[in-house]
Amino acid sequence: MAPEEASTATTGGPRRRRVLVFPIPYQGHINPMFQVAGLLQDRGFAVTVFHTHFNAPDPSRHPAYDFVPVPDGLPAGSPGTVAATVEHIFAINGSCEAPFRERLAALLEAPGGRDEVACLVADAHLLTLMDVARQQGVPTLALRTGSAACFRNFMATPMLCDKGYLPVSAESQLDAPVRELPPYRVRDLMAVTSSRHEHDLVCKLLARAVEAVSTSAGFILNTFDALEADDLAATRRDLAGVPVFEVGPLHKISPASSSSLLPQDRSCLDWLDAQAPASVLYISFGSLASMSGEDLAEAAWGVANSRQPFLWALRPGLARGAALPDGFGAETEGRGLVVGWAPQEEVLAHGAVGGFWTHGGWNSALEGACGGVPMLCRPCFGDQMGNARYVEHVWRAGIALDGGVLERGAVERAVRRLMRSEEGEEMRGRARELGSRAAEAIAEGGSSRHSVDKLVNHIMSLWK
Ligand SMILES: O=c1ccn([C@@H]2O[C@H](COP(=O)(O)OP(=O)(O)O[C@H]3O[C@H](CO)[C@@H](O)[C@H](O)[C@H]3O)[C@@H](O)[C@H]2O)c(=O)[nH]1
Repeated sequence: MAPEEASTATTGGPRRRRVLVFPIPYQGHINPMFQVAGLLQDRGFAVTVFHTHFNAPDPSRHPAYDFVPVPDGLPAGSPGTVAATVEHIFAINGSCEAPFRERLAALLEAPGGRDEVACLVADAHLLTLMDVARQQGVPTLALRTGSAACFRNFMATPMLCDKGYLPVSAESQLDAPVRELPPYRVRDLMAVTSSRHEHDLVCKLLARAVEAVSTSAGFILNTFDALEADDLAATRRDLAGVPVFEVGPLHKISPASSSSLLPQDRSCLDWLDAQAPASVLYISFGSLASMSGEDLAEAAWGVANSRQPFLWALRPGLARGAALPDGFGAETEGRGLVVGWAPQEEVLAHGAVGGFWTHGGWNSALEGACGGVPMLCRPCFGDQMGNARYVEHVWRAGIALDGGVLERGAVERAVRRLMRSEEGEEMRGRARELGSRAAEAIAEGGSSRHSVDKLVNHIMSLWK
């Protein structure tokens, strides 16, 4: 069946086709899920968003979708540590299982409900909820919001444990190369943790995500062929039988805007309008990462001492209550702006932004690359170390500031190198090249457009 073709029900009338989506409720996961929903809606699907109460999206910002809240019984506030985040993900799966089962059954049993529903697209961290959908006859597709390289790291983790790379028992192991997953070093792996307990939790999380993908009818990735050709080929080989759809960069290809959980301070765009081209360092550490008060002070003084204009999206809670150091505002007056939360995609696409200091979340890395902006990466946890490694060593479009405590002199030198050196200019050139490759991927006839067509055809084939 052609993707755009309306099907006809046995009653003779046109039958509406519907996809269900269920994001895991973190900003870096909600945005790509809404972008996938927007792509599918654009291709004729009605969309129902199942969501937790925790970090619930605002339905009034997406009037075209139906929303089904699923009680989760979880307290408000972000989990602060790796172990707490993983336990939070397990808790979401557990507490949403019964209410999701009930609400999905109600939707399927409503008049025409079962006829309409083609599939559930769920975050790959929601295995329990995907099982619930499959038990009710709804095929599932898994969305992974990280890179293809990161998912290879997920799949390889049991083998890396068998080979003795993990768990790490001595600091000296961290810089050893992982021969089976170049260019990673041990410190770049997902399951490098600070305790045996955390190691076991992370290994369980990764194994569940791999199971969610390998038992699904399809796998959606926010990446594009020219960016990760080898990792995508290896993922396809290792996942034999599960179709893989690389449809990114989603923030560029999807007609849907992202779904910001925090109010964005748009005044920073006016401030950027008044700055010289490629002069501003944009700083943001995403929605989940945290840093100590000491690191925040070192970061601030490093930026101040570099004398580079900057825009800092300093999320409330980033440094658990610690504020910018005294004297920082006076020292940087006239060349810096601090906001709580920025319209990041627009900021990174703004001509005044010449560099991006990021924690290396995958959305940020993609948004930086698409904006043609070189990056300074200070990874905190999870996939961020691997992303920083790729930015520096594979894309050669940035500098990784990883390992150890942050030190103001190192920050100052890295900012100067990124923003005002010949080497930084070369990184900017390579970032712009990546931006051009991304633009080709999403253009008519491009690899990601083609992947979207295949995804739509595949979902239509699941629609009975
Ligand atoms: O001031 C800001 C800061 C961020 N963002 C947006 O928030 C998202 C942040 O996503 P990301 O950069 O991926 O970071 P996290 O929020 O930390 O995302 C989590 O999810 C990602 C995708 O799975 C992982 O790569 C990260 O490691 C994980 O922490 C991006 O779309 C940004 O555009 C804003 O809109 N305004």
